[in-house]
Amino acid sequence: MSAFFPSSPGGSRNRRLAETAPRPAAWPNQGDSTHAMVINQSHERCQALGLSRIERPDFSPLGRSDLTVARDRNQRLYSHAAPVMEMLYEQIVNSESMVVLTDATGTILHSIGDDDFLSRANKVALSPGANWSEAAKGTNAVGTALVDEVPTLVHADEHFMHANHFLTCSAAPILDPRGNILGVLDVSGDQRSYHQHTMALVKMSARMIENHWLSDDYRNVMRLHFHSRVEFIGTLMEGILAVAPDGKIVGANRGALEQLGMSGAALRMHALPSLFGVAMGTVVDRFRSPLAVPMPVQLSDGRQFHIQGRFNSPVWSSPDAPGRGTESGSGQVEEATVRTASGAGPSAETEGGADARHGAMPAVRAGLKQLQTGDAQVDTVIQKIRRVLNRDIPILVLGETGTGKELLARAIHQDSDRSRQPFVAVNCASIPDTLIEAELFGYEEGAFTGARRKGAPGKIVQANGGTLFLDEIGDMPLPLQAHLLRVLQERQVTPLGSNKSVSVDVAIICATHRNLREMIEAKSFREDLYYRLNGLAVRIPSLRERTDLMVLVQRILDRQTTDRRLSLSSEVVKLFQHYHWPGNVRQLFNVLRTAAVMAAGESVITRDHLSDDFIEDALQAARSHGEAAAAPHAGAAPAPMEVHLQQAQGGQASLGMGAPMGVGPVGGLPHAAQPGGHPGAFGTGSGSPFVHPFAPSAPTGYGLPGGFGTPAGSQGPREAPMDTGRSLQDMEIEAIRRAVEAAGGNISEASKRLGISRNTIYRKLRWQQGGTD
Ligand SMILES: Nc1ncnc2c1ncn2[C@@H]1O[C@H](COP(=O)(O)OP(=O)(O)OP(=O)(O)O)[C@@H](O)[C@H]1O
Repeated sequence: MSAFFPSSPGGSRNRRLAETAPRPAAWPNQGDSTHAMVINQSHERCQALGLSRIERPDFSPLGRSDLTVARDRNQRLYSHAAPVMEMLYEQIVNSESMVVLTDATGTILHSIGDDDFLSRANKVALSPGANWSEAAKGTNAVGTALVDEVPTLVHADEHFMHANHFLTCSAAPILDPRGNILGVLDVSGDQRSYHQHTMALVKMSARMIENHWLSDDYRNVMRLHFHSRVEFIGTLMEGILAVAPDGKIVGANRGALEQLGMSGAALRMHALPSLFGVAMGTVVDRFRSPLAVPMPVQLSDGRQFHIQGRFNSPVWSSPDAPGRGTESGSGQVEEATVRTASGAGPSAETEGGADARHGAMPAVRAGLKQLQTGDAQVDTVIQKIRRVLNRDIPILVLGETGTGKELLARAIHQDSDRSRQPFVAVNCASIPDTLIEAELFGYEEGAFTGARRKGAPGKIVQANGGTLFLDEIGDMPLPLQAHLLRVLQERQVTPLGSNKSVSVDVAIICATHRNLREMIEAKSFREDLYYRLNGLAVRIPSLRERTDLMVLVQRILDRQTTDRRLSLSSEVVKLFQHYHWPGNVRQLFNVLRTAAVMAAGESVITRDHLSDDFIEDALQAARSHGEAAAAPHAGAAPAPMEVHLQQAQGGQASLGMGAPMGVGPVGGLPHAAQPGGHPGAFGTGSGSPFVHPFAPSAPTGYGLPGGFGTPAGSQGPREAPMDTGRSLQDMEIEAIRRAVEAAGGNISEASKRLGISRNTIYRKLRWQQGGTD
């Protein structure tokens, strides 16, 4: 008996192996009794199935149309696997081998390999359409990995059938976040060119596919990336948990199960507090800022981990959106992985250009349509954007903080031809000046101290083929503006410390809350860059200008609970309508999210579910606008009033019962213009000018050359003086100051109340004090 199978109970069954030549020293898994056991058990199964070792390979692969059906059925798997397969192949090219992807039954869906090896493999039916389950081909890496559900190496004469002895195969099953097998990734090659690192490469690649799958499945919930060592977050070793809005763990990758030492089922019994001892709200608040550093947490058994939350800008679920886990197409994933020079590298964001090539199902997206909630100004913005979509015209999005500039940028990307390529967002305000350059343009290994040793490609290169969103462009330091302009003109990036340029093709969307024209006059923003970035400028109205407050409210509420439909009491409706919402939709979202949690089990949100400081502010706002409707005392039970909303696209809010509360029908007065609303004249028609005390520089807003939304270059009136005599920035800063004071100087508390990040507060206050941003 071969020493290779010490514990084999079936001595005669391994006779043939014993008869083979002695193993070379570099023989894989030499002396590994577990491996020997795996192979033995597989051979036993083959014997039990009555397979013959000298059986000719099954040359009856699926017919062309059956293969097409199998591929269609596994389109999503392929779309995630394709870029990873290409990257894996790049690692093994010219090594007489091939990369194989099978479905969960072992049927080969796709393969990439060296031509001459492919033709040898073809002779043993190692080609698309053939089934490599154990039952069909005896012991082999794919079939045995499917049975044992673990990565499996089958080398040379460990294959049951003689015909396959020339092969060395390393296969890893690909699992979905619930632990179901989706398929197998395999590298097969000539056994003489066996390399000990191949298995590790295959396992890592399978993990990459699993992680993409998980991020896609759970793109609308928060993902927690974690590891016991902080530096392992972001690597393939990290654990990833998908966490539902109520804190429940709904999915996990393999790294998570391994690190936590739990099964998927056990993990799904947990919520964030029971697992890591932290509340969902704490984690969400912390990781809203893209610069938030990982947070230390502890399991109940004392083991310590570091967690990092990632979530996409909330995407409104469309009535026609597919359910989670369906063949849903592209997801919005915040982080984009570096693509290889050939453009075929893995991208957490894309399902690969390959997807499009192979006729994937059209993706259902959360695009521009989802942002049309009945406000005429927003509709106009979206109509304008649609006209320039895919025309290579840079879009400049203006608007106060929290109005949804990034959400709009993502929607533009989703609706564009680039939607399957990365969307990469860079917030120029939240990255220290010294790092923006490296972050944007990338750097070579050793370009400067403190840089990651290996260098990094930079966000512009990461966005290649897709969309680069430069948020807070007004905060970009002047020297970098010149650098960016050069890149945009030449469409080439040269990483810091390198003398090689990389060609890039990116669609640019920029956003700012600043008045760029004023900045140009003050020589703090380059005019040439301004015109380069401003192909079309659009301004998203502040929440207090919008007529669709109640539609937004209901949409946000609908996302907070699944077991009941939440609505607002009439008293809360009034408070909301009179409030000035300095933090815009972000603040509304935060207020409602907290209220939904406070209203646990109830279906009407009353004043009792709102925080005291918000009520105070809102009442003050109502009083200062002479609103007699100052709410009754909190103790008095308010009459609940359902806010019924037309579900139709763009439907306006209508109140189901009770007196009008300032939410008018289409074309009616916007909420803020109702009695008791903010004073000011509003135009509700497309593009009508409006005057509003909070508008930055209405009607030409934000220094646009010709009124808001007017493309650059057209002549328009210069900015009209504001009727309050104060700039938007002054008012914004005053609101922030008040909030900081009210919070006793606690910036975190103030940021929560305002619904803006701590960074934004620091930045704005610094700016006010004459800092340099
Ligand atoms: N129309 C909308 N519908 C739903 N949610 C929205 C909408 N607009 C904004 N939000 C939500 O408000 C929050 C802020 O949005 P976003 O980050 O896009 O704003 P922003 O203008 O880019 O903010 P900042 O200027 O601070 O970067 C996000 O949680 C976003 O989902």
